[in-house]
Amino acid sequence: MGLLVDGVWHDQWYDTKSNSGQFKREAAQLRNWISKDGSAGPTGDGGFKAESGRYHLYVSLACPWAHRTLIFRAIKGLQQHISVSVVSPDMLDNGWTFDTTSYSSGDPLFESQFLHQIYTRNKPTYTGRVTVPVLWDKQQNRIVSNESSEIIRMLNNAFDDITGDQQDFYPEELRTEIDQVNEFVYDNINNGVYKAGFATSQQAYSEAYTSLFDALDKLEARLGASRFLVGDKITEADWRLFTTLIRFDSVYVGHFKCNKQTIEQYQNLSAYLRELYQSPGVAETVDFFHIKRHYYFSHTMINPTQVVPEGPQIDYLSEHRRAQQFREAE
Ligand SMILES: N[C@@H](CCC(=O)N[C@@H](CS)C(=O)NCC(=O)O)C(=O)O
Repeated sequence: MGLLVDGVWHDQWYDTKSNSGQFKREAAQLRNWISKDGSAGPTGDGGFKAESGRYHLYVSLACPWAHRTLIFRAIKGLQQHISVSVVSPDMLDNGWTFDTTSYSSGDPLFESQFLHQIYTRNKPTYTGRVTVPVLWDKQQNRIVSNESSEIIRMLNNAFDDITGDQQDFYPEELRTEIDQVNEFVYDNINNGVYKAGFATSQQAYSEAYTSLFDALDKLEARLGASRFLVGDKITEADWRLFTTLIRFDSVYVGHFKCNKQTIEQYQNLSAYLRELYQSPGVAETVDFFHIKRHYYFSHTMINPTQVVPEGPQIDYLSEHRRAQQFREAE
């Protein structure tokens, strides 16, 4: 684990000391947008036109943020149009690596050893953390974006004329509500589990734990009244929650001490999680080996033995009856 300073790799853990033991996530820096015609998006430069075969995603199968982009690539039918490389789940002194002897698919574009070399290829003097996902433009040889929330918005519609897929997970009329749910889920749940797990003071941990489980209780109630987070159709908000929920019982309960209760113990959340998992194309994006291996093996300050747990054994393919439940309620 480390970061680049003026293009030079430094191996260092997150600084929580200056924040009373709290983990603060750094904002992503590379924020350009792919668009249908190459016009500029809300931030960054223009010139990134949606084209088949032009873009490449660097992901970790363990990472919940990168996982969002893989889900959108799958559900929007983009597999043949956007290529992917998977980093090793073992993120140690050199950060994310392309070590093919350690479960990485390698870097077919440049044969790089480390992900930080992709960042310095984009900008030789880059300063900042080296995170996944990274969306790379093979034509201009530069990074489009390293912000997952924006990458999924691009994948949601920029390639629609190429794929013919018109599903919209961020429909105009629901945007305000989706944005509100996203903010709540991000602060308390997506990032909340990290705030609990990376806290280095009892107080910082306890605060994160309390907000996390308060938020899960609220969503449990919400999902008793509504099939999905925003109405009766899946939206972006559901996929953003999904990537945390699917990791919860395997990693966050134990490794991050989010152990008030498991997702399996919530009636609605557990059934909802299954419905999302069983959506076409989604189960193939979930890799519990990479997920468990990454967290338990890489965070040596939390788990110095690097022993990876065998369990839990959960059948995410079992029946959930969400469709019937909400049809009956009509
Ligand atoms: N804002 C980013 C966050 C991505 C992120 O933090 N990824 C983690 C993996 S789960 C990472 O690469 N961490 C490496 C580091 O912080 O050094 C996004 O959502 O795309």
